Amino acid sequence: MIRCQSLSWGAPSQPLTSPLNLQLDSGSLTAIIGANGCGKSSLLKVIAGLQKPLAGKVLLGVPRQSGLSFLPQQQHLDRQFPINLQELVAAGFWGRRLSTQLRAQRLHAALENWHLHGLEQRPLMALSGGELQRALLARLSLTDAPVLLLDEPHAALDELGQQLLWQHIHAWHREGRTLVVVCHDLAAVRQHIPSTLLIKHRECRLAASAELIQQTPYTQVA
Ligand SMILES: Nc1ncnc2c1ncn2[C@@H]1O[C@H](COP(=O)(O)OP(=O)(O)OP(=O)(O)O)[C@@H](O)[C@H]1O
Repeated sequence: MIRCQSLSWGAPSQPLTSPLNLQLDSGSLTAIIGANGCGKSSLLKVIAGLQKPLAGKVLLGVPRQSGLSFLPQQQHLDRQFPINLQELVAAGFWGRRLSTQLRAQRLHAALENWHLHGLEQRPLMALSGGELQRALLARLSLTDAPVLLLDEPHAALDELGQQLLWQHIHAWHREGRTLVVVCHDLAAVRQHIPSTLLIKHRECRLAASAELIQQTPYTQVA
């Protein structure tokens, strides 16, 4: 489903790691972990087609436009943009032909699933960090894309929000979607995500999460 062949990424002439060869099967759930600045988000952007690789290729088993959804870190979002929460979430329907009734039903369900009722008309700039994060996740949930790339989806979420997040990640996985999740919460990765790509000392290693993240303090691994 996602294959990286001799992939290099980073700033021009400054690849962040050795060339990466990686195959993530359809329906797999994989974390990417590593220290700040090692290249996790950039790798997701290269897979998403938002950033050009320096060398090598990414092959996807789905069309990039319709088959892949990317959850960016929320600091990349323009909070001054004059839309409200409901309009942000409904952007998950972009490019899809659905009846007005089905849209309304699915939007209602997404708002409910992410505990966003009552906030529909709130402008983006008036949302808390956790509310905005749940809205971005609700938008993602409306896309129905078979490949989901999530960049630090747990950021800004409180305990309840994190429970919701992991419930949804497991549900998407059970539906057969392919997920790649950048995450700094190594305990959660070990608990919830079966395999992990560790980027460390400019090398990448894919292994079972329980093998890579064995001991406390978990942060030693990265
Ligand atoms: N547009 C850019 N131009 C130049 N350098 C960049 C650009 N974007 C990212 N970088 C650099 O590339 C490196 C990797 O960045 P990236 O955002 O992928 O790291 P990360 O592993 O996701 O880090 P974090 O855990 O802090 O989110 C960093 O040193 C960063 O400063």
